[in-house]
Amino acid sequence: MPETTDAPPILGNVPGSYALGVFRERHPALLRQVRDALPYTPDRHRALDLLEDEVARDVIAPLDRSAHDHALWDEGGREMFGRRWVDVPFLWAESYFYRKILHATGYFEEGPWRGVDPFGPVKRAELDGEAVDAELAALDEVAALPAAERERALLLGSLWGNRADLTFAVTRSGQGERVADLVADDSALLWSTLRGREPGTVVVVADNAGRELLPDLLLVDLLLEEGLAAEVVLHVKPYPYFVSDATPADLAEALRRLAAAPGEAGRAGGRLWRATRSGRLRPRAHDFSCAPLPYWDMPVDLRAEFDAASLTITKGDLNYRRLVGDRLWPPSTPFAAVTAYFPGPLVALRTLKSDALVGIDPEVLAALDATGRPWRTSGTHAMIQGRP
Ligand SMILES: O=P(O)(O)OC[C@@]1(O)O[C@H](CO)[C@@H](O)[C@@H]1O
Repeated sequence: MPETTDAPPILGNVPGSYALGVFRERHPALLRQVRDALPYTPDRHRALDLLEDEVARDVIAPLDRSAHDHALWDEGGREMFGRRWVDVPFLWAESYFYRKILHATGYFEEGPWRGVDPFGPVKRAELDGEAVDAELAALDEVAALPAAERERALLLGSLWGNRADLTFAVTRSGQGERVADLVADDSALLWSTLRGREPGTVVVVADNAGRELLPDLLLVDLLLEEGLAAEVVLHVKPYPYFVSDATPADLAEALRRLAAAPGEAGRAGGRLWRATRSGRLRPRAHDFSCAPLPYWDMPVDLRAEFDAASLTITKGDLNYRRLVGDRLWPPSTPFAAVTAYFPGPLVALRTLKSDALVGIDPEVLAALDATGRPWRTSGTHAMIQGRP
């Protein structure tokens, strides 16, 4: 755990805050979307009614006794049950909400809905869309760039891929113009860490499926092709989470989409397919990836894995929130100080979609605040932060 822990956790009960909007607007809209996405049977609709009611009454209830993991959530939720969703840590409350969606839709239960991803239809629509065709075709031009520019383009592709987050689409927020100037840019550290040693294992902790995972895979291909990594371990979520988070099934679909594409994208897809087969690209789906916990609470096996890696790259806003404990640190607190507990070199790629923020130069902060725009939460800005 970081030495300074007096930074308060982010809660949803602050009027006008981003987190409050998530509970009041995004979650009810998401429940409607889930209900309409698949031809759910009456039992599932009744379970969704109950969840909708719980959200509307704004009192957190324990997970149903029939849930296989209810004891685990009972333990973590002991101090949360009976309270308002907005009064408990945002990170815990959101994770619990997604766990409850899986319960309501029967994802873990006996019966026909077992293993059916409630967010599958929206993820599939995105992956099959024309926007993806265009993004994959653009790779032909990227491949023709000089090496340094190609590296930068693929890194930025993966970084900005994080804007394609289907939770944002639920309420059509986060569609603003992207601002090319990065709020922080430790990309030099990423390349020097990889080049400063024998190629080792790079761990990539992925975030969203589809339009984020595809450019992540292209970055992985670059690392393997250029000998910057001997192998890549790619963490995805063991089950559906936060609407568009990538699961093993989404990874398989993304690899199929890439491998079937024409041109450079298809060639990269073929290489990644073979790398998966030979074990140089190793998918992982650890339970901790869906835990409502900061990374400083990681279990020993993950700690050992990150410790042995030549570099860990985390993707996305939620992983960033977990890295900094989803707390309101003074924004100038160095990223290296807050993440000192993390075993091994670390780089976080993230578009800003929540209030968690560290490592910002005070002048940059003042200039951004002076714009009067919601730059911290609208996905218009991005950052690369790391520590050796
Ligand atoms: O990790 P991602 O996909 O970049 O972002 C997920 C995310 O935008 O969704 C939440 C809203 O439900 C935010 O609080 C959160 O950080």
